[in-house]
Amino acid sequence: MKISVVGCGYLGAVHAACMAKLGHEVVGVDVDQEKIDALAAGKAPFFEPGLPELLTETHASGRLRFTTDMDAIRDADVHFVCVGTPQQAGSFAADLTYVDTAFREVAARVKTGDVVVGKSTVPVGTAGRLAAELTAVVPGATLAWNPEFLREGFAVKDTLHPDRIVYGVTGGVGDATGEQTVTTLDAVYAGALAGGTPRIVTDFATAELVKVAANSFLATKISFINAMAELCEVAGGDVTQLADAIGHDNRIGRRFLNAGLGFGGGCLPKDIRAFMARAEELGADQAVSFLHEIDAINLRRRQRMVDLTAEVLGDQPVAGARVAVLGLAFKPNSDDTRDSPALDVAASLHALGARVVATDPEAVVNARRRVPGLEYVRTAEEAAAGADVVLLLTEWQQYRDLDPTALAELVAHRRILDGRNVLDPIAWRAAGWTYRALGRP
Ligand SMILES: NC(=O)C1=CN([C@@H]2O[C@H](COP(=O)(O)OP(=O)(O)OC[C@H]3O[C@@H](n4cnc5c(N)ncnc54)[C@H](O)[C@@H]3O)[C@@H](O)[C@H]2O)C=CC1
Ligand SMILES: O=C(O)[C@H]1O[C@H](OP(=O)(O)OP(=O)(O)OC[C@H]2O[C@@H](n3ccc(=O)[nH]c3=O)[C@H](O)[C@@H]2O)[C@H](O)[C@@H](O)[C@@H]1O
Repeated sequence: MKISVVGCGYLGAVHAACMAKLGHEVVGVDVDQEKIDALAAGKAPFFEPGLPELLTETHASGRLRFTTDMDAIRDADVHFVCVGTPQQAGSFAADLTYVDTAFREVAARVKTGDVVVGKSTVPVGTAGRLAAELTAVVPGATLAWNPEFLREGFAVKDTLHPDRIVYGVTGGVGDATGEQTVTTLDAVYAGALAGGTPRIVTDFATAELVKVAANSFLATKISFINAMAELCEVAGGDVTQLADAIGHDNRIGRRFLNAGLGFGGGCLPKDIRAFMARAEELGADQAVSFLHEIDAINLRRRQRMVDLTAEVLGDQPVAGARVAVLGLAFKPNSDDTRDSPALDVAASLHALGARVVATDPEAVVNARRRVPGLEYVRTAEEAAAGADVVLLLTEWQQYRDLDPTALAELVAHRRILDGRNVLDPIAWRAAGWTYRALGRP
């Protein structure tokens, strides 16, 4: 099939490459010339494991190209819209400017029979509005909503082998136009569906809600365990053991029960806020009012880490203290620093006058762009040299594997704060370190 992908960021670039991998002829379009130059040269414009290899392979196949020329989508029959939906400045609501612009640009170029597929995460009700706008321009074109559930760091695997595929179609199940759209999307995803991936066909509103409900649930699970961490801290319990113990219950499950600095990134935080804003518009704010608490618990973890830093410094003031920060990305295996808890903590300590020396295997360039004032270095060892306290804030494998004895030789004071509960307290204490964590004695 001939496919276009509009918006080639963390989602769209991976989607385009994976569609080519599934055998389709794909053109990716973005307004960002730098990104397109990289992609057109077969290079990933951001860090995502497996993407460089996939780009090389699909480029060689001749089935994948990238351009800033929107007219290139005219050859395609299915058009995926993958542009950003960030949080609006000064409000919880989603900024739909990019989505609206992209859909207008696409509608001006599609033909009868084409299917336009929304993938961006949007407030419920958006798809219905966009479908009406599309058919007003091209009555024979149809819209589908196909939310995406990939995780950064596992984006290629999640796209090729998703847990489920959801189609929101006009009129929902049984509608004739909707059925045609389902046939088209089944052909698009034939490669993934052949592996037995469950596929849910539904109406627009449900498809949009599935996405934000899933992210809200994940955020809730993380904040739940972080609330337990707060209690463990005052009562002297160990939240990692608590998570293991409750996680053995299959109804609960251990995944997404890792307590620590909490959730960040370009999705979970802004998606729960946009959900609250949309629910309020719909007069249903009570239904998701618990999300305010989820957000508040999450943000408290960052402040707690700042306070804990001051606590372990003891008589030494934060201002002027040398703080080593290991990890700046919002999670390991990503270079993404959007709403990163790690970068937030580093920036707060810097604002308090600490001399923050920070490092990350992949996220330094993005971090420097957001917080230029920190001192950035290449390695954990460079960051730790002369440190009064070391903060592990993003649990990259190389930081988990650090040797406490070797690191002890470099620092001014042996104080380690484990913001992700991934180090072995016994080993660190045995090497003479003061070990502190969030929710763990
Ligand atoms: N990053 C992720 O892991 C996932 C993201 N999503 C959702 O997907 C959407 C995109 O997210 P990301 O890829 O992370 O954002 P991003 O910011 O990395 O990428 C968006 C891209 O769209 C481009 N763009 C903006 N306006 C355009 C236009 N008119 N024409 C062509 N390109 C345009 C931008 O230049 C940018 O490259 C968001 O709604 C997000 O919530 C959903 C699932 C996973
Ligand atoms: O809508 C999206 O964009 C995506 O958002 C998340 O994916 P992602 O943001 O890539 O990363 P996650 O693995 O979900 O982690 C999010 C944050 O939660 C934190 N986290 C995760 C798990 C955990 O147990 N504890 C915890 O604090 C991570 O450190 C990270 O900061 C969802 O997992 C994806 O399904 C969804 O498609």
